Amino acid sequence: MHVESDFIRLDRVEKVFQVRRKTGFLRSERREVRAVDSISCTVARGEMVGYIGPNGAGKSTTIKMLTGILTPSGGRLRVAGIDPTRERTRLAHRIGVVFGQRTTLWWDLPLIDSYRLMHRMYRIPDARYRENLDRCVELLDLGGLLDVPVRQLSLGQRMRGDIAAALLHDPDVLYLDEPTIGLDVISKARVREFLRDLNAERGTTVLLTTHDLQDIEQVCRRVMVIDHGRLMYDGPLAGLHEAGESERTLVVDLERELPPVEVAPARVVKVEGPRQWLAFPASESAAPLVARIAEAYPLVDLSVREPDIETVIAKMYADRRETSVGGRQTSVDGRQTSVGGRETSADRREMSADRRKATADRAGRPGGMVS
Ligand SMILES: Nc1ncnc2c1ncn2[C@@H]1O[C@H](COP(=O)(O)OP(=O)(O)OP(=O)(O)O)[C@@H](O)[C@H]1O
Repeated sequence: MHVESDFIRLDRVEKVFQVRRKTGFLRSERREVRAVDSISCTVARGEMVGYIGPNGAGKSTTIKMLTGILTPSGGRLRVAGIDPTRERTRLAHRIGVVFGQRTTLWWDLPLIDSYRLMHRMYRIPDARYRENLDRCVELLDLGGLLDVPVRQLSLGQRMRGDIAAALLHDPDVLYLDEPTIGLDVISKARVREFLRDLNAERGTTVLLTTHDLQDIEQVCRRVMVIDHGRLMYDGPLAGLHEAGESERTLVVDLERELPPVEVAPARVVKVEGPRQWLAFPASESAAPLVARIAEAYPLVDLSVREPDIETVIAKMYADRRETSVGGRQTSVDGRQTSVGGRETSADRREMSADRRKATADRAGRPGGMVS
């Protein structure tokens, strides 16, 4: 039996593809692509985890192994206690999958016909099917679309239709691969809100891969970062800032135009009239800086801006590569190093609700660079 904290479990999972590359008119060479390289992690039941990384990092390959579409080349994998490779059909009743760039719906059929087919395919009891369908139709606003052929739906409508299709059989786990790709701001917001509600009401475990870091910020408390098939970071979103040694910005409005403010370790990066921008390490508390500025300068207003997470990740990759070049990088074996960190009430006031949750998680779960 699986335990709840081990709902999804990967032990040194690997996937190696053999590819042929043309090297001449009649010649080609075989090459190995290590898409997933010894990844170990667990996901607890009911967690919402973001799985992010640059193009070709190995995200989709991991998801495909978790669904049983691909067989791992090495390691051990369990989802709800099931081996996806050996019991793919049994697993299919426990999981829902949404690939943002591909639809599982029948292109020429009205949306409702796809759902009817799934009702039969998954042998969903009638009452349960009806209840799940009604709920999805209401929450995903599909009422006016059920009789429309899938090919006539907009991308956002089709995505909502796909999410409903993945949930008709009440899965315990939902994998979403780029669910908001190409959607407009309103459609994205709707999908994110739906996922939060689904998790709160049903306790569905969600694993989300995306290039849109807003998806992670608004949906997930935990994030795993993968690069070249290796797990680089596993922990709360807020910890990424520390791992990437990112900087926050203090924007101060003074009473009048003054020379650059001097409060170490912050440094002025921009001045516009009486407004000054000061960068300081994201791991530092803003409170003492604010107190010192207020004491020494005629302060009118101030705000703290969080760094852009995309930049944080890019910096983390750069740092990691430098470390690797220097020969100090150790092999990935699933061990985690805590990145720690301090926060004050002043910092917390500036955080969004999601960040607050993420930071709270940090106290209870080790998170950080996987070395
Ligand atoms: N069927 C395959 N045969 C050979 N190589 C593959 C196959 N599928 C994926 N790869 C390679 O494995 C690596 C990881 O690919 P994967 O699609 O998992 O990355 P990803 O993180 O999902 O990327 P993206 O964000 O671009 O979707 C890439 O180098 C890719 O070219």
